[in-house]
Amino acid sequence: MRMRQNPQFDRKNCFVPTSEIIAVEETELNKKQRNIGKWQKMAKPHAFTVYYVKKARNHRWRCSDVTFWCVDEHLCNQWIQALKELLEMQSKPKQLLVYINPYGGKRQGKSIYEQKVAPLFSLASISTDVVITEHANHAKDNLFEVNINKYDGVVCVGGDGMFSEVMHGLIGRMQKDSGIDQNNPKAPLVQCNIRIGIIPAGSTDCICYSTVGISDPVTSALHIIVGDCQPLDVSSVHHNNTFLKYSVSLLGYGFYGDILKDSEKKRWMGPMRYDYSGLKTFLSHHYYEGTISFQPAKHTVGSPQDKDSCRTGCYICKKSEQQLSQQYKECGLKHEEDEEEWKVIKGKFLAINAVNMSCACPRSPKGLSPAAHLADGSADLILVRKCSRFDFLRYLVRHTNQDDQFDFSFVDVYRVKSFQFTSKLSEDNESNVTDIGKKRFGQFCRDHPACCCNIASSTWNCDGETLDSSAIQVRVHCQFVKLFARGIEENSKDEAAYSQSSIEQLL
Ligand SMILES: Nc1ncnc2c1ncn2[C@@H]1O[C@H](COP(=O)(O)OP(=O)(O)OP(=O)(O)O)[C@@H](O)[C@H]1O
Ligand SMILES: CCCCCCCCCCCCC/C=C/[C@@H](O)[C@H](CO)NC(=O)CCCCC
Ligand SMILES: [Ca+2]
Repeated sequence: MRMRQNPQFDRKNCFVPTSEIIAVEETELNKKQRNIGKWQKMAKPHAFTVYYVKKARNHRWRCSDVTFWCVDEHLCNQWIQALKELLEMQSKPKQLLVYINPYGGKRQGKSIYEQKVAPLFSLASISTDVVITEHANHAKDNLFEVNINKYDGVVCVGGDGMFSEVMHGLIGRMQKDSGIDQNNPKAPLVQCNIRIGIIPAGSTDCICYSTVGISDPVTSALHIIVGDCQPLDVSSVHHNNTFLKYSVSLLGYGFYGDILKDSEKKRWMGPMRYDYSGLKTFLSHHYYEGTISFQPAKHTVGSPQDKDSCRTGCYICKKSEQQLSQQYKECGLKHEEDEEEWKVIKGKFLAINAVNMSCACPRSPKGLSPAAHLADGSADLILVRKCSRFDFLRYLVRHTNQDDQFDFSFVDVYRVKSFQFTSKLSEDNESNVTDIGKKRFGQFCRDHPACCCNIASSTWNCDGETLDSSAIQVRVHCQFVKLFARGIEENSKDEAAYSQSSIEQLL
């Protein structure tokens, strides 16, 4: 058996982990091909082509191929058969349900899918049912109706909002089928084992970037094809006994809530709306008063100020999950989380951000909390207190360079497993103190965005969607959903070359 490599692959040997093979196909040789180099000496050559993942710079993946030639037809067929059986044994998806948001990001979802993703799915013999959404919540509602057991995964083509829709559909469906009431904040939720794939075509694409390392449709399609699996923590958000939403990336009050609220009116601007509303919100410099109470995440050995970040096969995520299941086994349902220590902080905040992952995105490649973990059962709670505009700008700029964004006297960060927030306004209302003047003042400042005073309340930004209540209770659910991803690889190029299970070994 001889090997002819793709011309772009100039190394002598080609090592490919079998888990990263996309497809194996018999190759029809045309006359021209038969006359290339050594192969022309073969009487009647037979060949097969292996399509595999080629790792490029910055976590980008591409599809490459290598063709194997031989004179013996039987041997050639044996190889094809053996490799196909090997592929069958892996947990690669065969049937996918795809939702495309044609209006996300730069409105290119449909063409991205048709031109870059569908041909790869077809090469990998994946069958798809494709739904192009016609309105918001189309995907979510549809997930309550479809025969979900038919699929090995659900793919969303769009941004973080589209992912959120699909996740809500899947989690909601699981709870409905199991008779679990999502409105009960303490309900033992049923995990969702069907994997979700994200083809990035949105404005921020933070979930894709933070779980894959790049926002690139071909790379994400290949992670789906090879059947990667990355668990993700999910926060449930309640207002008293009413379920509001789930969150996997950012729950932000103040700065990011105000950006979102303003930017929703400017959807026609596409991804630029965030720059416009970001500048406007920065200039308005509003701060908000309230009380935040939280339970520190004692089960995890990591800290938000660690130098190392969460990477593929993360030790901290594994250890934290083990620790939590151990705790659960020991205490079972009797485990009363409410009795554990709550820390209470009152203050004036420019921003309150709770992140379940780093929230890295093209705008901020290290994210809001660079050492946050994808699957450790905790969120990083970042409190940015009232400070000068200049200091807040210094804080924001550090999201884009190597300096530590938590190294400011006005910024505190905690790793938590649950938290609650009440704005001063709702606290006052609850204690029946009506301060009409304050409410009017709030209104006045909303109308004059250039003034830097406190207004009554902001809005929560929950993965890019606004929440209706400012008073919320949040609980992190460890590894609650699964993605077709593997986390960010340490050094993807080198790892590919030294895998134990490689075609080279087979040969
Ligand atoms: N056909 C549709 N028409 C209008 N809205 C839709 C449609 N399909 C989905 N949506 C809604 O559009 C919202 C935003 O979509 P999406 O997340 O794909 O793009 P984005 O907001 O530009 O990106 P990002 O969330 O990354 O900032 C989603 O919350 C989804 O509910
Ligand atoms: C002077 C330069 C300063 C630059 C500072 C840049 C800091 C950028 C941090 C970006 C953090 C994104 C967090 C992710 C939030 C998503 O769940 C959400 C939905 O897609 N996107 C936004 O809310 C959109 C949020 C848009 C923020 C601009
Ligand atoms: Ca986490």
